[in-house]
Amino acid sequence: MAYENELHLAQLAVQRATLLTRRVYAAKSKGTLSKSDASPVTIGDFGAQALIIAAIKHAFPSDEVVGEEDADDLRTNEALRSQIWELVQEATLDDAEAEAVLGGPIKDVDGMLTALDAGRSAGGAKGRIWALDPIDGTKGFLRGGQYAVCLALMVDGEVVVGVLGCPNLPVDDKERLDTSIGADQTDAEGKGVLFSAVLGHGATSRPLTRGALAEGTTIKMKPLEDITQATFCESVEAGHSSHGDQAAIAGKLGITKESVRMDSQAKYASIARGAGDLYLRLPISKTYQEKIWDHAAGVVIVGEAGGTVTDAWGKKLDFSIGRTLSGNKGVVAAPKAIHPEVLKVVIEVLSSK
Ligand SMILES: Nc1ncnc2c1ncn2[C@@H]1O[C@H](COP(=O)(O)O)[C@@H](O)[C@H]1OP(=O)(O)O
Ligand SMILES: [Mg+2]
Ligand SMILES: [Mg+2]
Ligand SMILES: [Mg+2]
Repeated sequence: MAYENELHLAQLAVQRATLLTRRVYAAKSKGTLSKSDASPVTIGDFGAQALIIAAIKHAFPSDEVVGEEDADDLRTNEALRSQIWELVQEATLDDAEAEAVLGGPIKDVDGMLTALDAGRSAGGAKGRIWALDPIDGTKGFLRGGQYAVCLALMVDGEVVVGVLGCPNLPVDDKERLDTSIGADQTDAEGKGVLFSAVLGHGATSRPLTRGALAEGTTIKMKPLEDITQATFCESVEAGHSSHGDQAAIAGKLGITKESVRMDSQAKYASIARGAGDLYLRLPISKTYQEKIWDHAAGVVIVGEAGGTVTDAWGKKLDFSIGRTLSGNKGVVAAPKAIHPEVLKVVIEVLSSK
């Protein structure tokens, strides 16, 4: 299969990073800071980014990475830096072979800062570039909802590999859209799913483990004959997508079930495995540009599970422009057969505004 080594590296790197995020998740203090755009970032975000980029740079030294975070705050804040360094050192896979694929532990604090800062690529249409969101849905992470560790490889601007680690999704109860929030999520028992896809080669899911990869199974979107029976997913945060427009679209489609609100790319993962049918993300702001790391992995996973993902006007998401999807507005993800019907209504609702 194409990109077999890249896929394996990405799966193990994401799995190792979830050891760290889970540890932070269970801790009382998550070391939360506020970024310049007022969005939250935690010690988990920094630690996971450092671990994943170190692994990429070990295996593919000349690849670039577009990562959400950087080391600026750590360079000026010693307490924060040593707190994260401790976590990073503790996050090792139980399996020596798997750990060796990732290049083993990061050597020292400098190595951690260098890895974090290697996520500053400007992106673009040429060459091999990884898109990394070390914790997607930080607000979900903080409130005890869903979050995802997201990694994708783009080659010449096209997403060819996507991996999503979803520590709070149920392993077995595949049909259930898990939106529970709070205490029961901190019990990792029975939770934690690793999703992956390679362009042209299908999508799989497997339980997250602490060592070598578990065996994977193919995932497919749910066949949906009657659109009125659809379940649609949307963000928890009303500031991230328009709940009003999404409700109007669902109404026009004759959908009667209430929306399922979930943080992070766990929405893409959930519809890809047949828990839910549609993911609607209609823009709130005229100026917000979606980030490539918030979509790259999810889009290839849904595509390989039998879905179509476009923006709200039906354009393919263009990952080749830079760090943001500046050529697109919103996201509509649906099974291939019904995507045109959904898109028609999305455009009607947007055009009537
Ligand atoms: N105004 C906005 N519109 C759409 N997405 C946003 C907006 N502001 C932040 N985001 C991003 O939405 C993602 C989470 O989506 P969801 O709500 O579906 O879980 C986050 O990565 C978050 O970025 P950030 O990392 O800056 O918080
Ligand atoms: Mg994100
Ligand atoms: Mg993030
Ligand atoms: Mg963020």
